[in-house]
Amino acid sequence: MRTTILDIQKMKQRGERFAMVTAYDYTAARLADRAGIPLLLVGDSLGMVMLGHSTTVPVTINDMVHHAACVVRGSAKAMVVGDLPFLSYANADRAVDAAARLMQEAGVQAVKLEGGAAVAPIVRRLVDLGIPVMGHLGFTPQSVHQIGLRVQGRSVAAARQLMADAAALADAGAFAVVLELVPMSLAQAVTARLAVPTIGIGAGAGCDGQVQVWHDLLGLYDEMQPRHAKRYAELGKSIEAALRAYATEVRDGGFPTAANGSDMKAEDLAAALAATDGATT
Ligand SMILES: Nc1nc(=O)c2c([nH]1)NC[C@@H]1CN(c3ccc(C(=O)N[C@@H](CCC(=O)O)C(=O)O)cc3)CN21
Ligand SMILES: CC(C)C(=O)C(=O)O
Ligand SMILES: [Mg+2]
Repeated sequence: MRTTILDIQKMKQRGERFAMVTAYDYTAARLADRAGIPLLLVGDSLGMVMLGHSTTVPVTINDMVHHAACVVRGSAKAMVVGDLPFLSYANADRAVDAAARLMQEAGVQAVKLEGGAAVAPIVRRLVDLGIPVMGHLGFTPQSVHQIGLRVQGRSVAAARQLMADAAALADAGAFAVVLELVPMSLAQAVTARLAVPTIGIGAGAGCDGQVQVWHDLLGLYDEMQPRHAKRYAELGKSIEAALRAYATEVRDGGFPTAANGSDMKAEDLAAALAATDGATT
């Protein structure tokens, strides 16, 4: 049985912190599931770390369905949440179509969308149809061209707005809310006042859970080292060293060896060669 929205609600009530990590493919999902991570996010950050775009704006619902299906196939215990990409929830009907694809074609258990009170009616519509919805406030990367890349909600007005947005999402039925690049004390205050769990990224330890991008945690993304991330491994360096060793051994003749292949009987090869070498070509 996968993690349910009830499970994470209980974790909030008991004060148990929980981890979420992004995953974009089958092998990664298997590793995260085996590590006991209860929540996997097929983030539209895949546009940057998997597809090489400079923002999440170009990501399509087809991209999301393709990757989400792989993550669902690779996991058994985690709840898989899929991001609704930019403009796929521009109105409620589009949101239903996009969520339907993620839930029915890819098999995710929940969707996430960015925005506050303005998207609450869309959240309500999805929730009324039986779709678990996660909110996402603070720095909302799909609006990067509008808001820039920075901590959100520092002013009195912006902090009030964030509180109101979080409440609007919870009232609309969102089962959890991501707080991205929100001042730590504000994130803590929102977490204390909100009935549903908050999941922080760059929002401090006062949130109920934390979410991080796979590549940032594992040292696989060298285009930026976001302040909100901690590297638990340097896989990029390990991979590069392994690939160098492989190429060196191929050049030197150290790889492959007899152990890496199978062979046939010498007499059978001789018979085959006698036939072909003897034939006039
Ligand atoms: N690899 C990766 N990690 C992420 O966390 C991430 C993505 N990609 N793509 C989608 C969004 C974009 N995100 C980002 C991208 C950049 C910064 C950044 O440049 N942060 C500044 C600090 C900004 C501030 O504190 O005001 C930094 O210096 O790290 C933050 C979040 C978060 N998400
Ligand atoms: C950074 C997280 C919250 C996200 O939305 C993503 O990976 O797309
Ligand atoms: Mg996202």
